[in-house]
Amino acid sequence: MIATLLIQHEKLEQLPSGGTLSPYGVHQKHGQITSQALQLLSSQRRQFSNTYISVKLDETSGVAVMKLKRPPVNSLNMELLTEFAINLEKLEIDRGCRGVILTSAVPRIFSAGLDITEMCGKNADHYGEFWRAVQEMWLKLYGSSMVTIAAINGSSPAGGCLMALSCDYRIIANNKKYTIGLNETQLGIVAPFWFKDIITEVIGHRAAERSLQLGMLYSPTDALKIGLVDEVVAEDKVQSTASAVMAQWLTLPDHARQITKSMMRKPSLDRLVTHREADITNFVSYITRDSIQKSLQMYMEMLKKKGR
Ligand SMILES: CCCCC/C=C\C/C=C\C=C\CC(=O)SCCNC(=O)CCNC(=O)[C@H](O)C(C)(C)COP(=O)(O)OP(=O)(O)OC[C@H]1O[C@@H](n2cnc3c(N)ncnc32)[C@H](O)[C@@H]1OP(=O)(O)O
Repeated sequence: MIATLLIQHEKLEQLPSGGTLSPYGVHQKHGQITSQALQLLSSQRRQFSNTYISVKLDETSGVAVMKLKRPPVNSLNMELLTEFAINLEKLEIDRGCRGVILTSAVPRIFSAGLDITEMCGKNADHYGEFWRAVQEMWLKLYGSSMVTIAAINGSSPAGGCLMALSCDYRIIANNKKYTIGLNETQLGIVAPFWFKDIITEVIGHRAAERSLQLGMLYSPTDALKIGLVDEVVAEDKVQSTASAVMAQWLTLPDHARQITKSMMRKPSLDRLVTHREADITNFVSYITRDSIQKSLQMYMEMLKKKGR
């Protein structure tokens, strides 16, 4: 028992931020074994935090709450994406964790999507690396065998919406100011094929086509109407509803649910895995076009003006 706890704890040791997904040994900390064991036995919660992500795992329920914490808008830069993939992988291999609630620590914002500054004025190598990190985040989240619930406590455009769409269930706060959707065309860019695939899977072909062409951002109630989210609840009920839904999902045997999830999601995952390098090459050649760089710069200027 103690040995198992130790291994789990060491799996969950905080990694330096910005690292890569590397195996972390279970034999590193012999000297601390006794105190760690005692600490673990007296506590049902484990927490770890990186620069832009915090995780709290409740060992009794087997549910982790993962929070994005990159003010002002949780835009997804390379470091956040990498931390996200590492933390999710850590939970994935932790036998004590069966479900993850994804939410934001930043008031009024779930995530503003990809950090546009990562896609502007940099070189091709940077864009390639950045896109690989975006793919990795998505492969880990969409491909997770755990139950994943998005507790959307703020606006969630573009890549933020993709994150939510990749979860098993979406609960959004009932606030007209919050919007959610894949608005890429409004930036003058095209949503990649796997963004398109996932929104089509969730809301159906007709709604996805309209939504993507117009780059639509929906209020919570409109998002519910088209099936982009599963539930709209009062702002102060988002987390408790997410916990209640999670508890329901966790009543099912993991094995049956996981194989079913994998059956449903495998074709889309395989499509990206098979075309991963081509997708990176495509992204780099697309994003380095002068016209695209100009569109993104203009969009950033518009955002900055609006903020003043
Ligand atoms: C044919 C082949 C095709 C291949 C195609 C392959 C790939 C295509 C590629 C890309 C796909 C991209 C997906 C994306 O995710 S792009 C990002 C889209 N995101 C958005 O449009 C959101 C923009 N932001 C907002 O709408 C608002 O900021 C928001 C509603 C989130 C919050 O509003 P609020 O009023 O609270 O805050 P602001 O004042 O607007 O912002 C504060 C601060 O943050 C900066 N900022 C906002 N969003 C981003 C962002 N996504 N990236 C970087 N920075 C962002 C904003 O500029 C302000 O900065 P400052 O003025 O304080 O310096």
